[in-house]
Amino acid sequence: MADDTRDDVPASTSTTKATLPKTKLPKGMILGKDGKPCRTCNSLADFTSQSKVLKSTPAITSASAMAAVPADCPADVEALGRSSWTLLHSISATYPVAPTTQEQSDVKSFLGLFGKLYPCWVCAEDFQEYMEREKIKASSRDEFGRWLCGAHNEVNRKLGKKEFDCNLWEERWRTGWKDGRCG
Ligand SMILES: Cc1cc2nc3c(=O)[nH]c(=O)nc-3n(C[C@H](O)[C@H](O)[C@H](O)COP(=O)(O)OP(=O)(O)OC[C@H]3O[C@@H](n4cnc5c(N)ncnc54)[C@H](O)[C@@H]3O)c2cc1C
Repeated sequence: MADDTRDDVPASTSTTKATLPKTKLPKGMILGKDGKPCRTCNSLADFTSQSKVLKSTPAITSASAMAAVPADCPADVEALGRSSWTLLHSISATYPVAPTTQEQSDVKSFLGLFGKLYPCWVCAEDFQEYMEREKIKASSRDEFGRWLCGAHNEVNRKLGKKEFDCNLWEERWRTGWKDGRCG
């Protein structure tokens, strides 16, 4: 039977980076709440270099680790993020222009649960904190689309990425670019 844990890494009951096992880990490596390597919290490159540190015979080279995650492998933090943002922005793109009170409540409940269940726990904690600070705005499609764009930009900033111009959120996620390249 497939095991969802890895035996090559010591388990720990810790939940924070500060109290992780003593094994020498690559800088920035994030473990899961069970103290084992968290694939959905790290890039594939980091995840596989973790196994290099812990196993002297890595199953994958660093060059292949740098490549995109093959489509039929479990998602790393980046593949998971891209798919998740696609889902979230697509929800905003199909969100009603004038939502009912129930629809507004539904989208807030969805994001509340999404934030709790997101498979990268450090991402989830930061996203929950963001939603505490910046309450979800969803009284119209545009308002929700812009709120989500702001939430995504918060992560972009954290990761040192370029901020996205939120005036363009609808072209990116609903109508397609004005130059017609999206058909
Ligand atoms: C809720 C959440 C929290 C996350 N937290 C972390 C984290 O803490 N650490 C971590 O390493 N990764 C995190 N991620 C993943 C991270 O945001 C990226 O998805 C991942 O790094 C891949 O980035 P990317 O450059 O391929 O593009 P992505 O950031 O995934 O963006 C996909 C596409 O969305 C468009 N886009 C970019 N910014 C915006 C915006 N502001 N509004 C609208 N469209 C936009 C662009 O066209 C881009 O190509 C998180 C993902 C989610 C969904």
